[in-house]
Amino acid sequence: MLNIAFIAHDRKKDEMVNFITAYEPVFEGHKLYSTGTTGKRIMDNTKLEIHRFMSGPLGGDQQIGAMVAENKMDLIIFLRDPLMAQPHEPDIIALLRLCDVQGIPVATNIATAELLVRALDRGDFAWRELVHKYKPEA
Ligand SMILES: O=C(CO)COP(=O)(O)O
Repeated sequence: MLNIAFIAHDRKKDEMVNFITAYEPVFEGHKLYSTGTTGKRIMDNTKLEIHRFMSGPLGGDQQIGAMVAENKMDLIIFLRDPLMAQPHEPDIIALLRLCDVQGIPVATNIATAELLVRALDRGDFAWRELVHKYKPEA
């Protein structure tokens, strides 16, 4: 079981819901997280249970980032809006930086999201189970 996070900016939320709906069986059985509004939209449209953090502008990206910092998040689908300024841009950059620090697979557009979910379905994320198992003591 992996920890997977979904985040979508407002104009990408329909795309996110369509994506999750298409791959719902692949995400079942994993522990799912999201920012506040994204998670609500997904849960309203699927049977998936999602732990919702705060909305992005109120700190949700940072809360997911805290899990990344501890190497607890295994995959992030973050559909960003490249054409709209976000008030919490520093939080977004911080989250992506932490993903690079820990080497966490993160998709920021639907094409990469498709590739990663297919990899997940194929078992290509088994190495993340090992990370959880052999995490050194802090
Ligand atoms: O702003 C976001 C990510 O940066 C998303 O937050 P919401 O899911 O609450 O809309």
